[in-house]
Amino acid sequence: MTNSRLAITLGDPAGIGGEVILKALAEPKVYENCELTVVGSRSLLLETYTKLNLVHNCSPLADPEKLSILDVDLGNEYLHNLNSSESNNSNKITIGEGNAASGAASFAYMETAINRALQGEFDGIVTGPIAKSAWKAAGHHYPGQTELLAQKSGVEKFGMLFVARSPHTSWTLITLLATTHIPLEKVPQVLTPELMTQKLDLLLKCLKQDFGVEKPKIAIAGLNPHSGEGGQLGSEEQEWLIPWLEQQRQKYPSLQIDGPIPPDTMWVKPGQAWYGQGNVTPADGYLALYHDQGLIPVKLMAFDRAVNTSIGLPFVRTSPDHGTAFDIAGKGIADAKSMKAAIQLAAELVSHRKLGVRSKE
Ligand SMILES: NC(=O)C1=CN([C@@H]2O[C@H](COP(=O)(O)OP(=O)(O)OC[C@H]3O[C@@H](n4cnc5c(N)ncnc54)[C@H](O)[C@@H]3O)[C@@H](O)[C@H]2O)C=CC1
Ligand SMILES: NCC(=O)COP(=O)(O)O
Repeated sequence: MTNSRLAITLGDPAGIGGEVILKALAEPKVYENCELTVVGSRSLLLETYTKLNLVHNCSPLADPEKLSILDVDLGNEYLHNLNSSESNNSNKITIGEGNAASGAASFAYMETAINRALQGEFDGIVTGPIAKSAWKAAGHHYPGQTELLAQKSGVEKFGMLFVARSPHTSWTLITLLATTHIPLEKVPQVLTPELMTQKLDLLLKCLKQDFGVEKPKIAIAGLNPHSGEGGQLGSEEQEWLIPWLEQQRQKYPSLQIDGPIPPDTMWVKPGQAWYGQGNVTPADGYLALYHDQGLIPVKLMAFDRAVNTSIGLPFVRTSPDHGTAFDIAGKGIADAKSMKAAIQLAAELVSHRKLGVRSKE
């Protein structure tokens, strides 16, 4: 592996970002061959370290004094408000409560890391979890970090992909979402043959470039129950999804493209491959049509270790699959496995992009 220069953003300072970062970085093997910079707040990391050590006897934790930390200046007005006894709650960071102050901070950490990655200072960014509602409260209107990363990078074709390596079999579940953070009622309008072509092409490129799979088997879900049951339970499959799939099979004759697979049974084979049951041949990549269709199975199998990656960007981006977990913030009980996996995957992807990846075919 080559040396990877990674930024790790702290995420929402009211959430579990600091805790999972300190837990992950307590294990040197997690960041072998990495030059790491934590982008966020030194004082918050020191506070988290002291509190978790003293109050919760929570170890092992990396000592923030020994980490490379890029302290992001949040501006005088904000600091004044943070320290002022007169400040109202929305101007104060309170552990366990996402608000305008925590949203402004996590947004500033992200902007700093993205700008520096675009300037070539980092090969990749591992992002701590943020709360979209806190960004909104701070006046930043993005559906999530993915869209901010894409906008700042000037890319229009990008995707949200989840990668999880089974601890039982070492098989890797790779799932791309065709649509992400939109209301369920908008999904049928947003899904189009053009969008699906864009997502499939991104998935194929990623499987080749990042995972060395030249001729993948792809599984694509239907939208409706039983994939529409011939039009009886929904029309999208008959109207455009089945014809679009036929076009893709003609465009990529050497690939196996299965679909539309009834969404309820699509996850049976990956489940068996994950747990090592039976002799199944799962797909190399799964394309789910909307957020929960893909993320319910991913999180059922792998909530503790799946990694969210943004594909289509000019640099690597990974993130744990979990959120800010405000309900357990500051309690010392957050599981850092997904953050560890996110750091390790980022280093691996940087290495593949710099040195090339060995083909699996
Ligand atoms: N990558 C990111 O930035 C993500 C951010 N979010 C944001 O997080 C906020 C909270 O979202 P939720 O849906 O509640 O999801 P969540 O993942 O924060 O929490 C769901 C449940 O899982 C538990 N949990 C989460 N991470 C854990 C960990 N590392 N160890 C032990 N338990 C853990 C929580 O305590 C909670 O009970 C939202 O504002 C959402 O937008 C959600 C997912 C990803
Ligand atoms: N459900 C995934 C998620 O919320 C992560 O979104 P993003 O902040 O990485 O765009």
